[in-house]
Amino acid sequence: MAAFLRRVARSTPIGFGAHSKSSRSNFHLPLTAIAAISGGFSYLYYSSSPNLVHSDQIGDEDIKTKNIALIPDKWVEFKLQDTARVSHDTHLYRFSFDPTKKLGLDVASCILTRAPFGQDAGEKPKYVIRPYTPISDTESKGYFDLLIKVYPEGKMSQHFASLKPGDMVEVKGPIEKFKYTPNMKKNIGMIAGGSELLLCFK
Ligand SMILES: Cc1cc2nc3c(=O)[nH]c(=O)nc-3n(C[C@H](O)[C@H](O)[C@H](O)COP(=O)(O)OP(=O)(O)OC[C@H]3O[C@@H](n4cnc5c(N)ncnc54)[C@H](O)[C@@H]3O)c2cc1C
Repeated sequence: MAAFLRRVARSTPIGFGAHSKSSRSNFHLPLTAIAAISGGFSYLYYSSSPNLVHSDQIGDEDIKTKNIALIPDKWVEFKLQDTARVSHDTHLYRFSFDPTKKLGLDVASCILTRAPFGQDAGEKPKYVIRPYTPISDTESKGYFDLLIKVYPEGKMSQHFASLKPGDMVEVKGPIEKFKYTPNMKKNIGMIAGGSELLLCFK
C-alpha cells in the first residue's frame, strides 16, 4: 500500500490490465480525491422495493440539464467497465456512464452501493448496503473509480470481487459528509485511520 500511495502522490497511471489492453484505460488518481470522511454509517441491510433506474435512462429533466449521473433519492445502475488489482486484497473498479455527464459528487462526499443478499421472511429481496468514496476526479465525465479492500468474509467487498466487466452495480448518492468550498479555511489538518478522516480547520 505504501508503494501504491507513493505512485498516487506522483500521479503515476495505474493500468487496467486484466480486461483491457487499451492505453486509454490507464487513469490517474488525483491526490485531492483520496479523502474519505466517515461517520454515522452502520452496517446497512435493507429489505426494500427497488427504486431503480439505469444510468442511461435518467428521465428527470433537471438532472439531465445539470449533466449529473447520480439521482439523490434513487438507486441508479452503473456498468462495471474494468478492474485492476492494486494489491493482494485491494482492487480498483471503474464504472462508466454517459460521457457527457459528471457523477455529481463533491469532494468529501460518498456514495452508497447495494447488492442483493438473500430474502426476508416474506421472501422479499434483502440488500446489503455499504458506503464508498470514489477516488476519481469529481470533474471526470463518463466514469468513476472505486478503490475497495476485499475482506475474506466481507459481504459487499466479496460481491465486488465477484464482478466482471459488463456487470451492473446499484448506486445512490451523493451523501454529503462535509460541504467543502475552495479557500474556505486558511489551514486544513487531516488525521486518517482506515476509512475514518478527522478534519481540523483553522
Ligand atoms: C464514508 C465511508 C466511505 C468508505 N469508503 C470506502 C472505500 O472507498 N473503499 C473501501 O474499501 N471501503 C470503504 N468504506 C468501508 C466500506 O463501507 C465497508 O465497510 C467495507 O467495504 C467492508 O464491507 P463488507 O460488506 O465487505 O464487510 P462486512 O461484511 O461488513 O464485514 C466487515 C468485517 O467483518 C468481517 N466479518 C464479516 N462476517 C464475519 C463473520 N461471520 N465472522 C467473522 N468476521 C466476519 C469481515 O471479514 C470484515 O473484516 C467506507 C466506509 C465509510 C463509512
